[in-house]
Amino acid sequence: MDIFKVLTRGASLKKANDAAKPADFSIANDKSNDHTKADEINVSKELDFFHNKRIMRSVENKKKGSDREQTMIVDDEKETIEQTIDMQPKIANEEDARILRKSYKGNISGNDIPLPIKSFEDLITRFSFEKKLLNNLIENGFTEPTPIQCEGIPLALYGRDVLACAPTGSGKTLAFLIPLLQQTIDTKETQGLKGLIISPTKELANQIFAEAVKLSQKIFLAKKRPLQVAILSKSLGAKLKNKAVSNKKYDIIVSTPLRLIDAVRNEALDLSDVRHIVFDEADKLFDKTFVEQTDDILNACNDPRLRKSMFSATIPSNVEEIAQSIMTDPVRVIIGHKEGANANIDQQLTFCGNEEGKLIAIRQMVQEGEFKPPIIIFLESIVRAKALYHELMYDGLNVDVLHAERTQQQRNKIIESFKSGDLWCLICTDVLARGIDFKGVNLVINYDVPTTAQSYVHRIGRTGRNNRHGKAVTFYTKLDALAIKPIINVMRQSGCEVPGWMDGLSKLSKREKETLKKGESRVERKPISTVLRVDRIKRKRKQSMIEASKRRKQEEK
Ligand SMILES: Nc1ncnc2c1ncn2[C@@H]1O[C@H](COP(=O)(O)OP(=O)(O)OP(=O)(O)O)[C@@H](O)[C@H]1O
Repeated sequence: MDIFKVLTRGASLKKANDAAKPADFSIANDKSNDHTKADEINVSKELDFFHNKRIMRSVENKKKGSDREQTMIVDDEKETIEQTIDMQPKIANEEDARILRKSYKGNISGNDIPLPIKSFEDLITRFSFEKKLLNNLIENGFTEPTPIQCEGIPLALYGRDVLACAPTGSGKTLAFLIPLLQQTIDTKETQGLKGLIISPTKELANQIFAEAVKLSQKIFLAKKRPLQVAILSKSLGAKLKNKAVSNKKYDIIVSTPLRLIDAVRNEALDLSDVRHIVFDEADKLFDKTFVEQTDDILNACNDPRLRKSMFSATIPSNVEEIAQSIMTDPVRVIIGHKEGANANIDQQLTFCGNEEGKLIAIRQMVQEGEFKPPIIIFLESIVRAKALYHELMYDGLNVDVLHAERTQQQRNKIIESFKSGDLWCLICTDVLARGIDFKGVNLVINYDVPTTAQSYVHRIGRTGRNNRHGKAVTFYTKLDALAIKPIINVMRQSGCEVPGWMDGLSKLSKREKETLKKGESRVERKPISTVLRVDRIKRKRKQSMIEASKRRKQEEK
């Protein structure tokens, strides 16, 4: 497979341009489905992050940039005298770096590793960083970098390939977005696609796109052209194909693999100028579901300077092998335990005896006030997700269900209502297990035990994000004796209390490891319901009568 082909080393860092940047700006974005129109965003206020500073000079002490003196001119209408402000980077040497890395359990390996940053201001002192990008960070409340950002941003700015594994909710998105935006600004070419971000799901692609839009406001490239970010939606794909939109219009595109490949095959997009490619949820993109598509994408990006970044909360060793083989002199960044669960999540296991026991457990949680919204419940299949939805809806709970059979419009609407607090409990399949950043989810319930430790880490990672506390409860029955073992190990590794009697239970034999590796631990489960068959029929009849009455009322209106 071509994926194992080693491509040439990534792009070199260039200085930011000092082109005059007008006060007003607009960014045209082609958003997915419900946002198909190009949007104009006008921002009038600019945060004066650098007041009083006229010129900042810093000598980059690091090996790679030690011979460069960097100068950045900052507007200050009142002052006419140029001042030199000596801003020392907070991390000035290997000892500082060692102490910082120890504080966040950072394990960084590779050749010639650059120093981390300790604050976003270090980006100014060490790199010719775009002032407006920094302002956008501050304006959006990002004042201090998270550990993965401390490491990932300078690495990428030095043009290194990066393989990064950091806990769920720890800020990986900005760790790859910030340098990608900066390097797009640095690229001298005025037109053409320079950056690609690949995500396994549309929901996650939408979310990354929204972050990229926030951070790219007021940023102009050469000839006062605003930096253009787009999500490759169905409609944008069609417009590119019919040449209604130029394929040179966008600087950065966020896409799912298949949609991007379609656009390349239709000659709607040319990836030959792409200089940076980011694989978010890299282990998913390099597993058997996506690996061929990912390979096709890499083959279409044939600029020898292509820089590659891979990010995930879980990077199993087989994926790491592939990653190492396609990257050039990568730096490997591990924050905390590799593949460990986020330490802010209180993890629990609940034995439910059998399938009926799971429903009873949920109802008990409701009665005892432990069912505190917002809640996400994960199930292993669409059929089961739908069945649980009907059960809980019948119980009068504020629930909805999201899975691959729902239309994109329905999916977007459900996500919006969950984000806004209108919807309290979201039932879903693994389609929402990765990357989605719902703020303040209180509780994640694994109604069905996930089949891999990785899936478990991502699912429960929908709570406990951005240093908040969260809770995850995993239901299991006798049938889950094997699947529960890797989960017990994750729990123990992340410092959660595991009853002593589970120690023996968690040991995996060689054969069991093989079964799990092949994904053969899935079990046959009884359908979800605590209701007798005769009652179920009555209930179904009642439900269809209610729906018919609703339809009639709607028609009368
Ligand atoms: N420097 C920062 N300061 C404050 N908040 C931040 C910072 N960086 C990221 N965040 C916030 O932290 C939350 C989690 O970030 P993000 O979605 O990037 O996590 P992640 O590591 O990609 O998680 P996952 O593995 O689940 O994809 C987001 O709400 C994001 O806005």
